Amino acid sequence: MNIATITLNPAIDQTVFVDHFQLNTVNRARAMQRDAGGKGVNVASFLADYGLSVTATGLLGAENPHIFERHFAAKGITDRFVRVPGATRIGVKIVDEANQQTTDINLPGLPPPPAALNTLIDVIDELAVNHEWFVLAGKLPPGVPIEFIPNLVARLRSFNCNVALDVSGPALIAGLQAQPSLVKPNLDELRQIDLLDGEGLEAVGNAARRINQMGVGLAIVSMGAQGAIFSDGTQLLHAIPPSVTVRSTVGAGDAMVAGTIAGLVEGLSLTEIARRATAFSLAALGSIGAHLPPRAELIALAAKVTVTVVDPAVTTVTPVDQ
Ligand SMILES: Nc1ncnc2c1ncn2[C@@H]1O[C@H](COP(=O)(O)OP(=O)(O)OP(=O)(O)O)[C@@H](O)[C@H]1O
Ligand SMILES: O=P(O)(O)OC[C@@]1(O)O[C@H](CO)[C@@H](O)[C@@H]1O
Repeated sequence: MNIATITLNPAIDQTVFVDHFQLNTVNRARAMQRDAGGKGVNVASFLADYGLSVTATGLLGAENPHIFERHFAAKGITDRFVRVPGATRIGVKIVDEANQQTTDINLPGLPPPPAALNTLIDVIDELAVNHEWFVLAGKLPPGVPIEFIPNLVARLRSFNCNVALDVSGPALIAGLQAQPSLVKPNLDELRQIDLLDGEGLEAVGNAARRINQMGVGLAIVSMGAQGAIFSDGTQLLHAIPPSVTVRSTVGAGDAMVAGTIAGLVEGLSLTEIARRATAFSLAALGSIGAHLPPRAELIALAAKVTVTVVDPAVTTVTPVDQ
């Protein structure tokens, strides 16, 4: 099973460690670290650490690709990124471990030349021949129209590829119309697109079901420390994480997408997928940069996840194809 991730707007994550970080004052940082990042790059990293065969593509600035190239080589990820003029953006991540708070400052990124997008489509078409899963994740770069997302999802679906879509705002609204196999919005992202009516698990469950009814096989709504809802149109489950010490929340959602795909590829039940995906997220919370611990540790984390049925009533059945 080959998996490809598409990151149109990767980022070099510059994590600055500032205990007791405060606005409007001088903060003294303890240390700084840079990691190759961006949502699809992170998903690729988690999947590769898990032992799966992964190709990463997207658009990468030709001026500073080395941190990515080293990262891909170290993890055994096949690099099919299209190089574009300029430097890949930095994402500033202020990690306050004393208060267990993470503050993200994401820059807009590079506007790609139109020819680069055409080259990227060619690369993706080529990968579609022998990659069963595609993950399309993260913000669009400036100048790339929203329609790029639904068009790409529809193209990959027409090649019978499974598509996991993790985007937000208008790109998510448009992308849902193309019926990806899997989406993973968080609560804010659901609110932004008016899919969340009210508070509480029932409202989240209803939103997830509505996404299934749009033709999306698996809807996951992540809710930070409250865990995540997994809905496949038949079952509606709540995966509740244990209480853990958080180093950084960066990439927790990406890890959930990776863990879900790992579970789907292995043919696990939805309950076990929910456990596995949450275990990946818990591992991500304990690490700076997208890295997984050995499998035994992941299995131990998965055993600490509680999965409950939110509502057993069946409304729509939309099979998750693999
Ligand atoms: N403080 C926490 N304690 C326990 N588990 C957490 C915590 N924060 C996140 N998680 C786990 O990680 C999963 C994904 O987190 P979250 O909902 O924050 O994703 P996200 O908003 O997509 O994150 P990001 O965009 O930063 O990757 C949650 O569903 C939960 O299982
Ligand atoms: O600006 P986007 O594409 O929405 O998010 C980018 C980003 O915050 O997402 C990853 C964490 O999920 C980071 O590695 C990266 O900096």
